[in-house]
Amino acid sequence: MSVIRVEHLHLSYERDAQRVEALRGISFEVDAGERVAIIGRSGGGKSSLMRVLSGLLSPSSGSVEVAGFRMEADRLPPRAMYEQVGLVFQNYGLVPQLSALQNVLCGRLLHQRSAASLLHFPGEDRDQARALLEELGLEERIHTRSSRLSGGEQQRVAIARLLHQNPRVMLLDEPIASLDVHWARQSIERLAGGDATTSERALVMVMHDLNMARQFATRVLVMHHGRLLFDGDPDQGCRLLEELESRGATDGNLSTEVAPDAPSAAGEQDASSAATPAPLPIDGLWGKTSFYLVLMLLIAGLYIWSAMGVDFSVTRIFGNVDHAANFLSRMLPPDFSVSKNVGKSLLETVQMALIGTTLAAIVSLPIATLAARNISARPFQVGARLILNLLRTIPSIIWGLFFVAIVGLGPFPGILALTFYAAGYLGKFYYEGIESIDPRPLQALRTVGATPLQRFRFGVFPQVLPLMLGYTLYMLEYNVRAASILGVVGAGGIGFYLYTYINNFQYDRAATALLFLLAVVTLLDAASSRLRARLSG
Ligand SMILES: Nc1ncnc2c1ncn2[C@@H]1O[C@H](COP(=O)(O)OP(=O)(O)OP(=O)(O)O)[C@@H](O)[C@H]1O
Repeated sequence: MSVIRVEHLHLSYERDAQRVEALRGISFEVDAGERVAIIGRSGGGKSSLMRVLSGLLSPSSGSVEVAGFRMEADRLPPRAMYEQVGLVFQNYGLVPQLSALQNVLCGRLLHQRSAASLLHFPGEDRDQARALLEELGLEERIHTRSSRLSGGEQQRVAIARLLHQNPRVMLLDEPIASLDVHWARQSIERLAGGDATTSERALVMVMHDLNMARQFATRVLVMHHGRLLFDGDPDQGCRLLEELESRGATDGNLSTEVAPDAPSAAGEQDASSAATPAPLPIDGLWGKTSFYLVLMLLIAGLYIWSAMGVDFSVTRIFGNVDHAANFLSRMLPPDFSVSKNVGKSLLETVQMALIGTTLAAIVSLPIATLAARNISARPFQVGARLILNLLRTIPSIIWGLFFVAIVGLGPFPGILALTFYAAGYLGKFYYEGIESIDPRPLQALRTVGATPLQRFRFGVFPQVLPLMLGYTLYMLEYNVRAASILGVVGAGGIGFYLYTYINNFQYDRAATALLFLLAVVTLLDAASSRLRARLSG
């Protein structure tokens, strides 16, 4: 019984405004119990085929059916398909910040429907995942972060995740490339589920090592330049590829061997040549001295124009050094008699910054999630970015005035002001962090049938958490300074004293307030850089 049916499959990519034909009229079927190796030279279309079979890419044309699910153009398959179909990625697709065990547990996300499963996995699942890791020789690495595992260990974790998922059709993109012969054999035998003649599982494996293909496959497909050249006996297929490699084959000398259902190559471009980018209009200028000279003159002109526009004058600074000395001398020595008042208000400033920053983090996280291009839909992105821009555009002091008008004087309006102002910045930092994460673990989570919320919890959040904590600590430090200004409009904190002392020309007292502030900012800076180092280590 066929579990995979592919007919006249074509797939093309858009690259640099050009079309790259990666698959050109592929047709084949795979029955339950078969172990099929896909072999071929680099760029032949093997990974592209796996992506279509696993539903990560939809076919440009042709028909593809896997485990009874039909792949539709421009539509992702239903999550339920991943009860039947699973994939081990060429790059493993592990979440680097999760342990080996957590990565394996992700294999059964499709079956975890409760909200509690976002926090912890059921005990039975944990036992099963642990047993799989032990079987694959990883008992010592169960709780090790996957980013700290060797390539071969990561590959075995990815295999254990697929085994935990336990689908009927297993798609494996170079599943044993980093394994020694012992673990390669163990893994393939375990994946196949015992005797190849009795197992109902179908294995489709991309393989570069022809010895492995001969050893483990019951059938071989040879792909070349997006076409299926051969489908049959492993030894014969491997010999054909060896011959191609020794000849340094081209499309021309292979045209007679093209599978009968492959469309004519006439009018089609070779995938590699089609992808050559068009030259930019300035390409010919790079490297020419005159070009760099003109560029530098233009940049210098831009700076001169800007400096003239803002009345920038170095002589005005150095010509009035005595004024600066006079100003500073009025601050010295600082008047520490005000330490008690200043210390109390400084504590209030820190409390305001702590609560304001925490609230800002809570408010901005969902907005940032909606704003991130890689995980959110376009209309949400536009709306969320607009909100964050608005929050950032209004200076903290205006937010302070606004909330003093609503809730009266004191630190409370200051906290609200910091929350709104900092949410605008944190939201931007967070969504930029989310956009910079590795997309491959998210794709892997898609192929275990994870919901968008599960993908966020297990794929996005662990990756972005160290960055987010770093930004939040930076914002806390910044907010201590911002909170010191809010006192000017009666919104609490040390700013009240700072403003009063300066207004009364009591610069020595203002100097005490500034020294206290400096001490707190320095302490926060030291603490946050230690924490950041621990998180990223
Ligand atoms: N995302 C993409 N965008 C544009 N072109 C792509 C993309 N992915 C693959 N291609 C192109 O499609 C063709 C087939 O690539 P594919 O990765 O499927 O080959 P492969 O046989 O798996 O190669 P390898 O053995 O090196 O992994 C190549 O020309 C490649 O450059």
